[in-house]
Amino acid sequence: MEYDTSYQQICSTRTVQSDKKGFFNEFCADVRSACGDKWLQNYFGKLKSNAARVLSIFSDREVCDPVLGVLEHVQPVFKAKEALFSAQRRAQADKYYLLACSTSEEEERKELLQQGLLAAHLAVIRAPARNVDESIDDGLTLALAYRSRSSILIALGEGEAALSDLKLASNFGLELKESVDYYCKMAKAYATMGENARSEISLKIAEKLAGSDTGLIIASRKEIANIKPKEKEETRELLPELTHGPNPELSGAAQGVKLVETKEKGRFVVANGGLKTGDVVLCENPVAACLLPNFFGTNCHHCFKRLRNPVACLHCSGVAFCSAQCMGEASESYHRFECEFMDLLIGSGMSILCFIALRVFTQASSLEDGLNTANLLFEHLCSHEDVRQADDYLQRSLMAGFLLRILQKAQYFGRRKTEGVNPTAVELQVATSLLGLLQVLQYNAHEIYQTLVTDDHRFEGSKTIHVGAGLYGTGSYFNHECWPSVASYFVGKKLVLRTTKPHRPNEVVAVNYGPIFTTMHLKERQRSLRGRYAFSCNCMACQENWPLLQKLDKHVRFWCTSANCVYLLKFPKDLAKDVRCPRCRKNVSLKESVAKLIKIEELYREAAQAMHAQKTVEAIELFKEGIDLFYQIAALPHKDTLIAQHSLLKCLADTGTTFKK
Ligand SMILES: C[S@@+](CC[C@H](N)C(=O)[O-])C[C@H]1O[C@@H](n2cnc3c(N)ncnc32)[C@H](O)[C@@H]1O
Repeated sequence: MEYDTSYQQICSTRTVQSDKKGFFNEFCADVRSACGDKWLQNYFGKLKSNAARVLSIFSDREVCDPVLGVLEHVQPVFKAKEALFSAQRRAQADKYYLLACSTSEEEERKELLQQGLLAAHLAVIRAPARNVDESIDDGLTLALAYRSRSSILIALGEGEAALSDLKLASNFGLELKESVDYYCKMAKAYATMGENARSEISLKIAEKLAGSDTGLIIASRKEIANIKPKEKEETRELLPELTHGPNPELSGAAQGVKLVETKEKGRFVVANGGLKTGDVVLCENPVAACLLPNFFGTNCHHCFKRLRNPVACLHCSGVAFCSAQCMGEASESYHRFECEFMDLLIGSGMSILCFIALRVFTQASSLEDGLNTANLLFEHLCSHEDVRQADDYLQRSLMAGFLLRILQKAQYFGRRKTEGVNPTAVELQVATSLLGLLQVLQYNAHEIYQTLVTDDHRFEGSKTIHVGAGLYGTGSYFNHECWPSVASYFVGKKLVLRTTKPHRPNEVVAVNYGPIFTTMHLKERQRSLRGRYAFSCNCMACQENWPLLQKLDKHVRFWCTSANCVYLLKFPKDLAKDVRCPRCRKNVSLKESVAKLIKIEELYREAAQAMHAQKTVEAIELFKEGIDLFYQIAALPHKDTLIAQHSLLKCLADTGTTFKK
């Protein structure tokens, strides 16, 4: 296989350092100029193992000075809490809330509440944990921020979120359980949820606590009488079941697929028995997944859900969570190590893949567990050591060294005997495994996306938004084709693969790595796949050089209808006459095939109408039927079927994670 090595090098570099800015680039350049070409090519480039490479950067005199010099300076850099700022935002939120309560204009009220809510979010995010800064609010800034936000949420009719904030206010130190105001708030929150019995019980408790001081109770009863419960937003997200149940050998995959291996294509997934269009072949949790830093302010750091009422990390203001549960899970696991280094990691300009490599360790239940997972991944997933250049190895080794230093400083290895950079034996093992992960991730990670839906229509104007990336154990075994045979979408962080065509036994079940034949010419696709994934694609679209979608006419190729013949015939000039098949030399009639094609086109039309009417499930069923029928009589490329398959992907993704702005 011929390689454009400089293009491959550019592609490879991007998988370590995604941002041109950031100090990691400079660090690499400094080390590179210190070590010189000769050492790099004749010594470092010839090292045979990752262990030897990481040992070299820490100990060989040609590089160790600049390496140790930079890593020595690694210090926590993160967005810290600020009680005063939080208290000021809370005061602002309270002001907006009071203004909203005093206006009779509905639009103005809503606008004021929204402004108040934004201020309250900031108050929550920036507030330190209880008693961290006792000079402000007696150390109760966080609890007070949650309490203020709960009032606004009640006024906006968001009872469930308000109850959660009230609970947090109490957890973080406010003595609410004896307070009349607390039970009145709860009563109102329940009322917005249509839970009248609970609302009444809360009022009764408030009455008991209030004794003869009934002012607040009377006002609350009045307010509650005017509350119209909000309709519960139905969740559209659907976790699909694996067709015919789980595969005992491939975790997360369905029975209907198996793993095979060839010399040219490595290991890849094929259909075991036959598969129908729409079958669920994979539904898998990531081994590790990370949110892109651009989404830290809008999505939950833990489950990636769009944030509505963020819950803050108790120590930093750099990330947010959708719930106390997500915050708790992250803080007990990876975030306790990453928290104080988040801005340093972002500032380094490193790619999302490097975040994932670090996460494999920070989320592990123990150091041994992290090492086991990382080593298993390196052993089992492809890393193309054959095409890697000395420069690439150096850059990745330096990144592994930097990530190791973060772990050292975050006390991942407990309290170290020295503050120095020089790694201990076990730390060297971790750096070695990190280097392995950085190689594996380059070829195996998946971008995680959500679908942005407009207020007007679920499909028209919808967009795919990449919010993060993840590494999937079984998902990594799917090979590429320039027109994939499955739709990939996400339910939260779960990767779901569903077929967009029927598969015969042993037919490849292929995903698409980016270059797609409908929008990219053959040469460009081949260059991109060689550069980014180190292989030459030989899929049908490449072999037959299928034209771009916009160049495709109504052309269709029918299968010869005589038994066991696999030859593709053009649309007949005269339907009344038989056609002679050059392969089996039989005269065959294509009348029935043409009649089926008319039926298929009708099914596609009905499916498109269902999409227009936003009836996703109905559209999916119609596309499935039409596409299955198409593959019985004809083969791609066929413009309407390509459009139908793309539309089916959009419908399936609509059952995954979607969000509105
Ligand atoms: C995500 S891995 C897929 C699993 C891989 N085949 C293995 O053995 O581990 C990506 C790598 O698979 C290989 N690959 C993927 N699609 C291919 C194809 N259509 N033909 C040849 N090799 C392919 C390339 O080496 C690519 O870098």
